[in-house]
Amino acid sequence: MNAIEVRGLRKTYRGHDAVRGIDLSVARGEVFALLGPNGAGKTTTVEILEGHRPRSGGEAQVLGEDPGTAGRVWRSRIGVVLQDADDAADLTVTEMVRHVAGFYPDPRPAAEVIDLVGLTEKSTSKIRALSGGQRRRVDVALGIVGRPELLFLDEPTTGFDPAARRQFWDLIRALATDGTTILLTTHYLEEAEALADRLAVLSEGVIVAEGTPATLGGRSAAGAKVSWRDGGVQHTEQVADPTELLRKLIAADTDLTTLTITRPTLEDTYLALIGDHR
Ligand SMILES: Nc1ncnc2c1ncn2[C@@H]1O[C@H](COP(=O)(O)OP(=O)(O)OP(=O)(O)O)[C@@H](O)[C@H]1O
Repeated sequence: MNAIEVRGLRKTYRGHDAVRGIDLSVARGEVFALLGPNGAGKTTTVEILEGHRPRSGGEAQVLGEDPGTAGRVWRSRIGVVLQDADDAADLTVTEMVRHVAGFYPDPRPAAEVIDLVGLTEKSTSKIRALSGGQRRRVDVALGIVGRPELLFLDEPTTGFDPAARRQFWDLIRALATDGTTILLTTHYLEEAEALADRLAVLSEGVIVAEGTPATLGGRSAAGAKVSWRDGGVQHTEQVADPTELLRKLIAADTDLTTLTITRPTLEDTYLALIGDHR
């Protein structure tokens, strides 16, 4: 059974169709990323699946239950990092993590979780004294303290410095290796590429593309752009496979000192997909 199974999911806010009939399957142990511009419906979708918002239509199964009606035992099996977490600012990091750990049957030790998110040095600091990125790390700690089978991460690394982001990626990979299923939303395409087994692009409440980071939107079939400068003239050719062209250039004794071969990045593909659907 899949960790998440969604058919025809819809959400309407006072006449505005925010999610317009999406289908989504996330296998157990998979890291799945939802991409899409501001207002595309990512948070709405994730919060419905977390059981935090009612849906207007469609079917949803999360860990085998309907998130709209599932109870406490189900809730203890999922971990949530909300986009706008409202931290209890007067507690210290350790107090907060211990407090939330108390809601779960088999929590990770607070010190271990704090270490995993790189906040050991701040463990006795009050949350209100932390920087934005450090608070976000507390949010991540609270999401994983209950050893969730399924972890929802809504823009988890907003405000992280580059080193903290890399450390977070290592943490997510370690959780995934341990079998945790992860549904992630992010605006960082390199984050999706680094972490996701599969991803989907949402635009105006519908999924406009789905695939692996390598194949999304026909990326792997998009071919390569081969450029070189020879005798003061710049050449650029778009080819499906550069092998033949390179053979020809070498046979013709072409100066290939400046040769570059580029393929569309995930960001190029994403922007093309979004552009096509706006
Ligand atoms: N509580 C609400 N009441 C009314 N409209 C809402 C509410 N929450 C979201 N919306 C609207 O629904 C649409 C989708 O919003 P949502 O927050 O799901 O987008 P998102 O893809 O998560 O965007 P972002 O990348 O900015 O976080 C937007 O047009 C938003 O204005």
